[in-house]
Amino acid sequence: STWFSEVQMGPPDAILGVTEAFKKDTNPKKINLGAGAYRDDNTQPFVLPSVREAEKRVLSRNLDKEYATIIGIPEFYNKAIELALGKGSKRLAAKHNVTAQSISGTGALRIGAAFLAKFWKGNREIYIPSPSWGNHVPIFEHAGLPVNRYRYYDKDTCALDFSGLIEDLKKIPEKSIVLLHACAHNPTGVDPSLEQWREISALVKKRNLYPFIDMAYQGFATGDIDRDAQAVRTFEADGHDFCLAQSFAKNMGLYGERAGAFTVVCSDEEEAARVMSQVKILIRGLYSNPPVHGARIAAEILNNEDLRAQWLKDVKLMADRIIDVRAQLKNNLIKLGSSQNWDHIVNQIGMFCFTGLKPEQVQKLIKDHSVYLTNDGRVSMAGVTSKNVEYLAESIHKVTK
Ligand SMILES: Cc1ncc(COP(=O)(O)O)c(CN[C@](O)(C(=O)O)[C@@H](O)C(=O)O)c1O
Repeated sequence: STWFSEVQMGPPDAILGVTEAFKKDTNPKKINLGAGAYRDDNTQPFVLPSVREAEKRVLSRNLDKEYATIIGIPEFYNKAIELALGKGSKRLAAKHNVTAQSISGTGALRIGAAFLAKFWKGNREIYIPSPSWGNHVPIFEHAGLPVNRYRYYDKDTCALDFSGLIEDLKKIPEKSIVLLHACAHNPTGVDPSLEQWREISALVKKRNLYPFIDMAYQGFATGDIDRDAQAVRTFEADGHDFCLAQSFAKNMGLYGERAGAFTVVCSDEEEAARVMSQVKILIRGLYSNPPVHGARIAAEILNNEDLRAQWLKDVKLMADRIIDVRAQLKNNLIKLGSSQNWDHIVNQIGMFCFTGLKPEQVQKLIKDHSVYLTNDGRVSMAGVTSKNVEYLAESIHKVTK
């Protein structure tokens, strides 16, 4: 036997494996609705004009390639947290935040998982929505935090199971950690209303639960940066201490540049100093320090009014295309005489549509129609265009009528 003869063959990633299968398909009509990466109306990746211009300006400065600090580039991470909490944030003004650049959103979640696994003195479990982003489970379990669920989605209505969510939040043991998606919930595309967020925040406070907010789509849901940050800002206004993971993969299209930020909002500046010291020790042992290029581009945008204005236009353009193609898909299904109710396609928000398709219907879409999506019926709406929406509607109609 060899050193690793016991190592089992693991399954392909439920999300990224879809794209691998899509690439092997030779059908010219194939459609990739798997990974949550934006595509323009010609199914091409989209580098935002604001990002291209920012990159030009960064390169023109002939910067060196020295290490960043353990917590990254200040011009980036200071602006990242300000984008989330807003310029008027009292906790920012009081310096209660510990903010570090991270290796995109996944990295922010992983630093948070490592920190909580080491220092959390409450109930050592994190409760995540059912369903949630597939990668949330390994991120927290690899750090040694057991993962549990709270109800979130109502399969019958394809909408929020608000009463189930509230009931579960009332049952979760005190001092547990609760993971919340700030906007554009993945995979369901279903978000609480502002009123419902207020109720959730009050109950989390009353039940002495600890929020870990994951904001991977700020600006990408409604096209409005501030509107998409409402949940986070409600939690701040209600006085919670909490963790926040931010990703700039989608809203700046910096997927492969891995630009993100991790924040702990602490009780006071003194606690923040102690927490920061421990976060730095964890980062140093995980990957030492983050990549500089993506953060320099994001910093250029966030620190220059003209680029920031262009970026807000770019992110709104992406959000609007998704919202438009949602309506096109629904209308095409209606035109085909579908007997199903497809309202949820337009009521859901952000990158994803949770179609309600069953695994056997998904498998038919893949095998018979070369339409690729994850087995849970999640469709990345970014893969839908004005050119393929009719074929997609026909394919969905055929497997659902
Ligand atoms: C809720 C949520 N949180 C964090 C991330 C992390 O993203 P990143 O590390 O790239 O900043 C994603 C990305 N999820 C996907 O869009 C998706 O679900 O397809 C995809 O990028 C992925 O990695 O799975 C996400 O959907």
